[in-house]
Amino acid sequence: MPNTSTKRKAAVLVAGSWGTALAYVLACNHFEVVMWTRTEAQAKEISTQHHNEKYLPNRVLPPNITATTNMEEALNGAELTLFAAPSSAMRDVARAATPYVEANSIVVHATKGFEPESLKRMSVVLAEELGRPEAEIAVISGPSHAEEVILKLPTTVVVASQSVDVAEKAQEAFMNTAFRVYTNNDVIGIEISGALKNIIALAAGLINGLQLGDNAKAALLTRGLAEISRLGVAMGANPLTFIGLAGVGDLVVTATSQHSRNWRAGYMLADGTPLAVVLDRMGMVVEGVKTTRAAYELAQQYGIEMPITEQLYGVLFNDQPLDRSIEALMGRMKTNEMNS
Ligand SMILES: NC(=O)C1=CN([C@@H]2O[C@H](COP(=O)(O)OP(=O)(O)OC[C@H]3O[C@@H](n4cnc5c(N)ncnc54)[C@H](O)[C@@H]3O)[C@@H](O)[C@H]2O)C=CC1
Ligand SMILES: O=C(CO)COP(=O)(O)O
Repeated sequence: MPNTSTKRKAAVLVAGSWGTALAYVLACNHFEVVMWTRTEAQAKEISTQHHNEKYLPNRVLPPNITATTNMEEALNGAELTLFAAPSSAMRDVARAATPYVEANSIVVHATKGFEPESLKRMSVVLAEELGRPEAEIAVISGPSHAEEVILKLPTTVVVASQSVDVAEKAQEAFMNTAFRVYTNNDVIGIEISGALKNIIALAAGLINGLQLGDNAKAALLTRGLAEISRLGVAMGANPLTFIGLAGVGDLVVTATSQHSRNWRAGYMLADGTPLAVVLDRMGMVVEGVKTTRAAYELAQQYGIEMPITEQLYGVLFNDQPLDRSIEALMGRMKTNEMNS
């Protein structure tokens, strides 16, 4: 059915905390936003009660955000389609959306992770499923906790696409005085920074939980950025991206904020709580866990040293004691800071 409304429409798939916060930004910019969600209960809660209590508690959503479980209804007539699913669900959500995404709709994703088995970046997954050139897909990333975006606290992010036109259209759609959007063309670098900083945020939570001090935390962030950049550059990223908003900016906000689910998961792990229990308690996506496995495998594929990722992998998946990991990191062979 053609959309006869003169209002600009955006579709947001799915209605987790980040999808909802970005839907709010678009709604503030006068879009008619229709979110797609799996459950009727959540669609009804958003459309009629204007809340999404599980994902953004105590926040009222404006009436120009509604939700549906019907993909066609969500996507019909949308000039912008935003994918904000967890990385493990992206392919399924994209596949369900594909028949209904408008040919001229700007496609943006906001997901920070890799596809678990294939280790593909999200824009690759979307291009494959939607049958669009990768160059026409955009990613939005940067230091941006949903809990602050929904309060209109000043936030700056980056939209990257190989197509300047797509990046600028997405920038125009999201930008407002509380939400500043820069463009960039380094999709690989932006996607890799956004995914890998979650590993370091998890480790930062562990360091805080273990009370290892500020020196250790600063070292973790700095050496973490070094290993993120090493893998990113090997995968084709521009090294300068890692000192930008999606690199150091997001690393700092995720590793130092109690809003971060990754930081909180690390903090809980520090007292010996098993990973499965931590994830169950969180009840929201903690991308850093699957990303640690993905980065560990990518580091092997590309022949890159990632000592922090390697130690976290041991802790998360091989029951390696935390003190052994600290010893292993502090006892590494002498090296030059610029080498590895
Ligand atoms: N929350 C935040 O502040 C930010 C999150 N992100 C990224 O956004 C992505 C989504 O995260 P959040 O919204 O925070 O997660 P969330 O845990 O708040 O919500 C996840 C949503 O995905 C839905 N979902 C899960 N599996 C699904 C499936 N198979 N099919 C359909 N829907 C499914 C859930 O029902 C829920 O609505 C992640 O990659 C995260 O790293 C990026 C920037 C900020
Ligand atoms: O990416 C984020 C902030 O930029 C959110 O991080 P968490 O998923 O750890 O909450």
